[in-house]
Amino acid sequence: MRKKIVAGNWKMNLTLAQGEQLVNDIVAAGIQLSEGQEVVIAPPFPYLTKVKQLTKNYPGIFVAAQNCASEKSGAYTGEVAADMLQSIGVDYVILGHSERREYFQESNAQLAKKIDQALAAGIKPIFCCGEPLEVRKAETQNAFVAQQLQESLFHLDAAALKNIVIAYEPIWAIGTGLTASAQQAQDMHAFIRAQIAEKYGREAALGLTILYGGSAKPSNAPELFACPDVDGGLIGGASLVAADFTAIVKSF
Ligand SMILES: O=C(CO)COP(=O)(O)O
Repeated sequence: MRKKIVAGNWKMNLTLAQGEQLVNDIVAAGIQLSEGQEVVIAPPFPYLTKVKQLTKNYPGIFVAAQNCASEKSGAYTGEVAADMLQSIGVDYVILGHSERREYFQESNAQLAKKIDQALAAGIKPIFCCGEPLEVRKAETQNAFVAQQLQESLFHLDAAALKNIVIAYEPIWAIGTGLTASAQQAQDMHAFIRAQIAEKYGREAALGLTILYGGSAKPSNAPELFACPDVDGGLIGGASLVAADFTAIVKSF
């Protein structure tokens, strides 16, 4: 049985006090998680330690960073190494978010290095993939996503792949209010799983957690999560509102 995850990506939002309030409201909601279900909270770097501390007594709640460096250590001013994240108890790291790819020119090759750093540090990558609108319009989204997987993940061996979570985030659906339909999400998730099966075998593919991200909210989460290949969500805007985030978690 593969893990189901609802992850909240706060992006570059909230003060420390607001973040603390949000986490306190989420834990106070008393979410009941079943075996194999996880909640992941991804605050900005300066709040990771605090969020870890606030959630440490809640089994099933984990903490993620939103990025890490592609190098291990050294003269890289402003960067944060995976080993540093590990040393403060971070569990996951979001890598390859479309905003990192677009605004910080992160390439598939650079992301492969970040994936390696995270895995070497014992942190599980949540690897984001997904196509821009023009690719979707041209109906070439499968080839686009397949290339992202090949160039950033397919150098891994089967044992390493077990520590990867994939998040499919169609760029045209992020922060736009446009959600992929449940059918569009299911089709891409099934395609991603088939790509993994082809490379790593059926068992590896069946064990892989694949999240959907892009304007997920309480009203559409139940339908998205009901799709057989959708194993949860990576939530942006709605993760900043405790009531919305907990409602999405409850529709697991
Ligand atoms: O980018 C996302 C999560 O990483 C999705 O953002 P929204 O839920 O705000 O569309």
